Amino acid sequence: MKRPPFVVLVPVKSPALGKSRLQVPDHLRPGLAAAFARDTVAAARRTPGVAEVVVVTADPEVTAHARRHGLATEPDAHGLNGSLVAAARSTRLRHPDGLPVALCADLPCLRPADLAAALDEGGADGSWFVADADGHGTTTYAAPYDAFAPQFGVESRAVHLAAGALEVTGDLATLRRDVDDEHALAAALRLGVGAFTADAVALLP
Ligand SMILES: Nc1nc2c(ncn2[C@@H]2O[C@H](COP(=O)(O)OP(=O)(O)OP(=O)(O)O)[C@@H](O)[C@H]2O)c(=O)[nH]1
Ligand SMILES: C[C@H](OP(=O)(O)O)C(=O)O
Repeated sequence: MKRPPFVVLVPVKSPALGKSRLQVPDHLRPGLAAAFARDTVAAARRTPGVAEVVVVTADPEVTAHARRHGLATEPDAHGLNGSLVAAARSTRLRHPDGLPVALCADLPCLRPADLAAALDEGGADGSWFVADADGHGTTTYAAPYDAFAPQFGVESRAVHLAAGALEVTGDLATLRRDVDDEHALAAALRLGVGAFTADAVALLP
């Protein structure tokens, strides 16, 4: 089946504010949050079928870093879901035949093969999502531009299901393993994290 170019939108909360539930020394948390995002973006960029990765953020340093590395960026003026919708609208101008895919930035063990498998299974015909490893949240949401309405937040798996999105099944372990706390970080380390996260974790006591 012919696939559209996938446009991956990665929302990145300011690392100074993000990953607040992760119990690590305060001065090391921003570095870990930034490393998770960099590993997530690096894996998405290497994924077959991904035409562009766009970082959606309000943080000037994240924006500058992303641009230095050749990534498109979109501002965050409307919070997580609203900014993703706005970013999809802008992206549509560059990729009118594309499919926007929102991908959380806290997937430090993401492997391109898992994202590619999800894109393959989800396809381009309707909205779909991938639940997180705990089964309550969502790591990935996609829909055609006119239907693109991510609802990340509390119990987002149930919310996406109730909205009629298809749940992509399959193991997809590295795409589901978001890292909110230290237990999740340990699980991600067992799966194998990317180089940025490995370096940041090496600084932990
Ligand atoms: N652009 C943008 N991204 C956000 C915002 N809130 C969360 N995110 C991103 O959305 C994804 C999922 O968010 P969470 O898992 O709650 O991450 P978090 O907000 O850093 O973590 P906590 O501080 O523990 O809630 C991560 O990629 C975050 O960076 C926001 O207001 N704007
Ligand atoms: C954004 C949210 O992530 P959590 O904070 O639950 O990991 C979700 O899963 O929709």
